[in-house]
Amino acid sequence: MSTSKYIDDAREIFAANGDYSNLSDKDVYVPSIQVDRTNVYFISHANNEKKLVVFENGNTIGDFDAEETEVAGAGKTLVVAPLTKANNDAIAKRFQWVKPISRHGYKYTFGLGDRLGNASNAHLRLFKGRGIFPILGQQSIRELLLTDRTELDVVTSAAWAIFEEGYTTGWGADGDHVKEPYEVEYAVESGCTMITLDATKKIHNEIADLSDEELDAKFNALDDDYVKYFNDTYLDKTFDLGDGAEVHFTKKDVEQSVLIFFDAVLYGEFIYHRFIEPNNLDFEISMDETIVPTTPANHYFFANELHEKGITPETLAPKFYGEFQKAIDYIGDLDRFEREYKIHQAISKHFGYRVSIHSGSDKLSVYPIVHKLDDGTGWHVKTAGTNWLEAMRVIAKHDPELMKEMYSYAYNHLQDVKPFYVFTADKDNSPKPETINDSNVMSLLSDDNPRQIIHTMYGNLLTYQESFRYVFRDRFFKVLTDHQDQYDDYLNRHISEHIDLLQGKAASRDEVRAKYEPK
Ligand SMILES: O=C(O)[C@@H](O)[C@H](O)[C@H](O)C(=O)CO
Repeated sequence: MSTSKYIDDAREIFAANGDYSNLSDKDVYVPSIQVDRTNVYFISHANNEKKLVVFENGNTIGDFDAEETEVAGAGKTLVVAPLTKANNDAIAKRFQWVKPISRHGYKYTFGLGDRLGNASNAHLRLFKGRGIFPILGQQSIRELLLTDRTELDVVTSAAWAIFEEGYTTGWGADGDHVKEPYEVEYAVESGCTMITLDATKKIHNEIADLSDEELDAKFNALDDDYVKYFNDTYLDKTFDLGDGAEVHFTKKDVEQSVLIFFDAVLYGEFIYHRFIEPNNLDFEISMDETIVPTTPANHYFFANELHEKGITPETLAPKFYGEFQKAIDYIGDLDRFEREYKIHQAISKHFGYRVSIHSGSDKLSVYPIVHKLDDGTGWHVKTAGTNWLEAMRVIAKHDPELMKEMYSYAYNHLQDVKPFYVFTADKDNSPKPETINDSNVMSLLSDDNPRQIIHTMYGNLLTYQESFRYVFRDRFFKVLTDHQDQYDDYLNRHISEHIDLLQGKAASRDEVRAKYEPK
């Protein structure tokens, strides 16, 4: 597109005085238009390519890394620029809402992990006006490792979607499941405003297997001052959480909580003072991927010990009773989940933070309970894989042959991902690749077993090469690019199922499935 056309666009936008309903250049992406005094900014979609267009005073425009520049007269200069990190930094100097901010004070926040870097626009169109703060940039170190992406890729692609959609009410970026100090520092340096510290390495699950005698001996082998402090503080104590909720500590509760979790408390304290406090970040502590469920006593102990150290996280992710496996609904007794979630929520409310629900993708049977129990304390829910699966739905619809090839690879190489994820799907309960055809390929996404196989094998599928060339990746992204509207629609429908239930706009999984599931 010539720069003179963009100059005409900018002048037409300025003259339109906010009514952009009938612009002559249909490549101008209207939600991205920003007018600041006599300066005009927007994203153009000309030739199926996204470019930043800036029409600004010539003496201020120099910080953009321009592909094309034209002096437009009357002191104005036009710049056409690529959607790079440097240009995002420059546009964010004009519009600070482009960069991520803290979740602090928001009651309802939702993690929208986008493993591909092309889902955020659809997410933002859905979240506009919903009253839920989007954590648009959310990838774990594991996801980055498996997809060959960087934290900067994640934060930058989300930040460009924010500008493109004109989403001015704030968003967050979560350095998710970071375990080591260097991983925390990497996430902070990449611009994350939230750190989810995965304390798994400091949570000593093996303690849960000790006999009462072994447990007691190990606890009493601690220094006398610790034994005295913990017994004086917790032993045979009942803590009132209000609204009839309480937590009681037996001898076993005290000894297990200390020996399983206190190391993680001290680690959380170190990370907090080293990274969180100095950078004013949102702090989440996750224990959702440990082996033992987090009992109410464990949770209260962890929260109280942090409280004693003057630390209040923004959110904390217990490991709930039951199973929150990837890409499928909750597995477990919902009545028991409800009883225990109520206590976990009461503990979080008591100490001034919110409960975080990880692996929130597809847990539709749980969300009516979360909504029902919400007393204004709020929640944080994390999703990621379910967005990847909606991309695979586009592939199944528009290139069933590619879908069959990707499923066959995932099916035959499932053992490669076992070190990274816990799931029950196995090949014996999944359709054999040779039985998949154009008429049943879409069913791979509705049957739990192949769904989990396709979900967990995302990294292997995106990076697999033969003869130094990607086998699936390039074809995969071309289909998505050619059918972005379809992808956006699938994402909108699928995440709507989650947030309608969480916000009480629907009462059951069946209701949202009937309303939103693609026919
Ligand atoms: O797959 C991952 O590593 C992440 O999506 C991680 O599980 C995340 O914390 C999550 O719970 C998303 O649902």
